Amino acid sequence: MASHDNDIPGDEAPEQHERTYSTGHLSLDKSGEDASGTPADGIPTDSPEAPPDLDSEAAQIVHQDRDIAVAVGDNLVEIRDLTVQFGGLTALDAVTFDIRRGEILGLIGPNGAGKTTCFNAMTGVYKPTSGTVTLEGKPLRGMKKHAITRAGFARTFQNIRLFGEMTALENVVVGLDARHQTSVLGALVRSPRHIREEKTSIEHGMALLEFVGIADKAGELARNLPYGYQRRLEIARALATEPKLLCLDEPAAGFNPAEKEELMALIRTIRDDGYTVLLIEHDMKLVMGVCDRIVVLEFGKKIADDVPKAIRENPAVIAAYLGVEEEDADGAA
Ligand SMILES: Nc1ncnc2c1ncn2[C@@H]1O[C@H](COP(=O)(O)OP(=O)(O)OP(=O)(O)O)[C@@H](O)[C@H]1O
Repeated sequence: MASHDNDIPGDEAPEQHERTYSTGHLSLDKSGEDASGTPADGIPTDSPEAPPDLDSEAAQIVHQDRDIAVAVGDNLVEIRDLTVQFGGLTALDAVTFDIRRGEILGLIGPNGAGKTTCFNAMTGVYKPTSGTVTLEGKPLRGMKKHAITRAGFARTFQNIRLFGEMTALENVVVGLDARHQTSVLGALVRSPRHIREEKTSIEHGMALLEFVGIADKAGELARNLPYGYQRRLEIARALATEPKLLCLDEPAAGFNPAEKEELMALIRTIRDDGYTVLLIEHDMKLVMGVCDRIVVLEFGKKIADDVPKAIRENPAVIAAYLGVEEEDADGAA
């Protein structure tokens, strides 16, 4: 049996972020400067240390309409007494937690704990037996999947779901199309508005691919992309819907340690750009390293809800992970 220390690895407490507001790329105006004329990242643009502004340019295009200058820290999503039963099995048992605006919240627990069921109940895949999910105070109960996406939830899946016969760029543009205003007739006759939106979509889509680091493969068929690129493409497509909450279901599955590091950096960038992220992940090192807060499920019930350092020392969490295969806990699987 694994020791407690090995059960929940990761020596470093993750960087705790000031929840008042983090200045991400997307808070820059076109000039990339704040009102005082200082770049928002504090590094003068003429400094030799000034980073290339490719990301911020991409982010500007991607999120030109999104106002992210909002207070960070209030509740974006409230989950109250959420219960899902399958016949006699209670997969999720009166689970209550909040997702705060601008945080990365981890949802963890041993196999079968109810993590994916919780995701599915939140995103309209499953109808909860009871309980509520509200987004900015509005209940989502009874809404269909696409309506929940429109309301602001986007997700990726454990098993990648892309349009394999479409290019990477087309896969992202599909997500953007959901936001378009043109009618079918407008598209058929290629109305000026449709052409304008199409052009914007391509710019937007390219910026998103740039943002997740795969713009060089924009023209490749999704099915031909390397696995890591497919995972990033799924994230880009989810971001295309302009989500208020981005739900990532085991995004590091199948990644080697170097790819996991890169993924952690990407998730942090996404958070720093004003998104809120809900992350299901088996790899405890990744979870501990990237999350601001963690909710732990066991047998469908919430057993802990705290910052990573406290979670790592929580006796109930340690007990829940006893017996977990060491490679699973270490994230080396
Ligand atoms: N559609 C379903 N029908 C019946 N039982 C289900 C269904 N989906 C999940 N379950 C059961 O609900 C429980 C919780 O499963 P769930 O997939 O949510 O756990 P999980 O924490 O995501 O596990 P894993 O880490 O293995 O993905 C399990 O006992 C599972 O067998």
